[in-house]
Amino acid sequence: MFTNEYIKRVYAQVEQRDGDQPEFLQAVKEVFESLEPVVAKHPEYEKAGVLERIVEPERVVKFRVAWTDDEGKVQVNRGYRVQFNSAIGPYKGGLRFHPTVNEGVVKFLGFEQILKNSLTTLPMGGGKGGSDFNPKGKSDAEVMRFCQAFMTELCRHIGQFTDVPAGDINVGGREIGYLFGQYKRIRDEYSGVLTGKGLEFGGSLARTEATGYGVCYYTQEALRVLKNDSFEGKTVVVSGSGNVATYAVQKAEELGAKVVTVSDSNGYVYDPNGIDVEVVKQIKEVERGRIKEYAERVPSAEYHEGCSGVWTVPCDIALPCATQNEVNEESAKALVANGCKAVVEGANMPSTPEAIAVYQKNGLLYGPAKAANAGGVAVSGLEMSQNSYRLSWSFEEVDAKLKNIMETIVANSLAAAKEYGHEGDLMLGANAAGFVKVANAMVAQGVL
Ligand SMILES: NC(=O)C1=CN([C@@H]2O[C@H](COP(=O)(O)OP(=O)(O)OC[C@H]3O[C@@H](n4cnc5c(N)ncnc54)[C@H](O)[C@@H]3O)[C@@H](O)[C@H]2O)C=CC1
Ligand SMILES: O=C(O)CCC(=O)C(=O)O
Repeated sequence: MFTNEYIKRVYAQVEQRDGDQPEFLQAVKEVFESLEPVVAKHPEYEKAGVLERIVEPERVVKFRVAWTDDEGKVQVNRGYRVQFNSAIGPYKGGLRFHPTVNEGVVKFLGFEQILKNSLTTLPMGGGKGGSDFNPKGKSDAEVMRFCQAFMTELCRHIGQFTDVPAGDINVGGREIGYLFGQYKRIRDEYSGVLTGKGLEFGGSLARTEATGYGVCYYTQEALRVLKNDSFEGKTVVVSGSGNVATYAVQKAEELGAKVVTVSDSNGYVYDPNGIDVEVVKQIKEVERGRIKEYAERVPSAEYHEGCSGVWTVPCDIALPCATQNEVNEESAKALVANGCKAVVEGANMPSTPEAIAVYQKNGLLYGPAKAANAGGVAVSGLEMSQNSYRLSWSFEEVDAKLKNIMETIVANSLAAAKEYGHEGDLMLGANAAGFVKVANAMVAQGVL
């Protein structure tokens, strides 16, 4: 698996300590595989114990979240915040509310976030948090009481200069509003402690669109540089129908592609005429409904049970934008068999290692999550800047900065890939480029 002795030794230690956290092990293994040539070229990283330290969060906070439901019954959930690495800036990363959230999931997301945030070129460390709370079927008042209870504990661990959370799965504008309100009430402080805020209270224009748009800016640039190609005239499959998926559909269509699928955890919609993004927004953002309803409203569309069917639809480009490990080996083979030439990840770690091996073996353009979906946290970083300046930039200004950041990520990834002897490898390049900046900062700051 690994040839470098230092990497082998540290990975064995991670396996021994965190063997019960499969998603975290998966994320660490993928990064370590890319780091072989980097560590070989930089013996100072071993001397400073950088790998041992980077896989160990600086702090993990785990807490009880007790709240009362609409029937007056007491409910108890678990809350988490992993403050993973602050070498290049305050901890930064989203909060996820989903029944599958546990310490290992939050740690995988936090670990990815360290390198992703480094790639943005902005000064942000890595963190992530969340809860096993399931907002599905909960009333608005229940969601508010949950968010208030969650923030009542979290507020003592975060701050604009220490740790700045944002949204992730099931944490959007509504939840960030409730969380921000409770932070302000308890701490009596009006600061940029969260990003993804409403535009009336310190949010940035284009943060809602940023991750999905960023995925498309990244794809467009990688296609241009590596394949002399673009979105124009391409058939695209997208999974998910949440924040990332919706704005990836919108931008891909603006760039001349036809997007033919969206999905949720129950099934997927196939629309040969091209997904009507306004219908998706109405169902998911306004009505908080199921994607099945799309096919009830748009006559050209078909609904199919089972979300993995998305990967059997013929396409040129696939954008997985739902959740981790949603593309397995079988799905990857189906994509290849049906003519797919590029997979670019909107979700965090949506491809299993076996799926990635299929992309690589078949010469697909593969854009890894930590690079391709970095647009969300990049605009969060721009929201922090605007909050500090006490001003707001226009949509066009933020969008232009986002596009520039995504193009820079492609360029920096390709430069690192070349430097470490793997020309054209966007995955190795992203891991190497993201890591080196953090590792150098860790070496410079001493053993912490
Ligand atoms: N919101 C953001 O700014 C960023 C989000 N991400 C990642 O993007 C992914 C999606 O996040 P958001 O769009 O923010 O969440 P969201 O809560 O807005 O949407 C999630 C979507 O995925 C669907 N979904 C969940 N499990 C699924 C499954 N097993 N199969 C198919 N669909 C499923 C849900 O139905 C929903 O449509 C996650 O992996 C998240 O970590 C990454 C970078 C930034
Ligand atoms: O905007 C942020 O701070 C975090 C976004 C996020 O959670 C992610 O990049 O996965």
